[in-house]
Amino acid sequence: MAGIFSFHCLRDTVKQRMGERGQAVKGMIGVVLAGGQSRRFGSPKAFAKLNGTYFFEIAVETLRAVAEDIYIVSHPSLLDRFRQKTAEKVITDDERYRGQGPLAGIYTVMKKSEAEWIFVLPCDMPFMRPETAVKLAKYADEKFDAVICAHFGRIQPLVGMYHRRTFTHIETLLQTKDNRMKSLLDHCHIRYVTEQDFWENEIVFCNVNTPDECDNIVT
Ligand SMILES: Nc1nc2c(ncn2[C@@H]2O[C@H](COP(=O)(O)OP(=O)(O)OP(=O)(O)O)[C@@H](O)[C@H]2O)c(=O)[nH]1
Ligand SMILES: [Mg+2]
Repeated sequence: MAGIFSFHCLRDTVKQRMGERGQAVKGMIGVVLAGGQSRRFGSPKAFAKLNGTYFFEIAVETLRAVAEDIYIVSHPSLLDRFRQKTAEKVITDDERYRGQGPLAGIYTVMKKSEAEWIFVLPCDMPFMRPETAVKLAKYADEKFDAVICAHFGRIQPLVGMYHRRTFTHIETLLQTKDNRMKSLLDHCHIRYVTEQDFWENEIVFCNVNTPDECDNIVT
């Protein structure tokens, strides 16, 4: 991993509603998941920087290409820090499920918003880019409960779109303390979007977990 970082059919209607260069898709909101503990990283990953840009800002800019509205979902301990650094909407995980991982973040935003689709991104994929979101958003399709990136054989549950009809099941999982994204995916009818659908540079999906994974990243 260190090496990599050292180098420097709603579907049709969605297509019609969205320019090739990317603009907000009607009924789609964006969520930056930033409520993790960053234990392996040692400091909050959202505030690590790549080339002077905070990681969380990279996710926000990516989502701006497709989302009508954006929420950063974090932890109460980081709220002030976020508010000093961004004018974006920052909320915290629903109290009932706080600490239960990314699923809690998705739940929180679905509860707050009536948007049909929730486009999720983690705050720790610093090579993510708007073009990827635009290409993925074109696969939003009412036939599916979720549309998830699965390039190069790696399913990325935190890079994808969840339809709001998944809300009830997410709530059930959280109530039973089953916090695994896999449990949600197992229950859903999913469109996995792969390199056969659109080609993307593998580095875009690299996520940072430890400081030594990213030589050129400032913490
Ligand atoms: N809103 C929210 N986001 C979370 C939660 N747990 C993890 N995330 C986010 O989900 C993404 C992937 O999480 P991890 O790689 O496990 O990150 P982490 O939990 O901060 O890191 P570790 O403590 O080292 O596991 C990151 O963007 C996290 O910020 C949570 O409970 N709530
Ligand atoms: Mg974690």
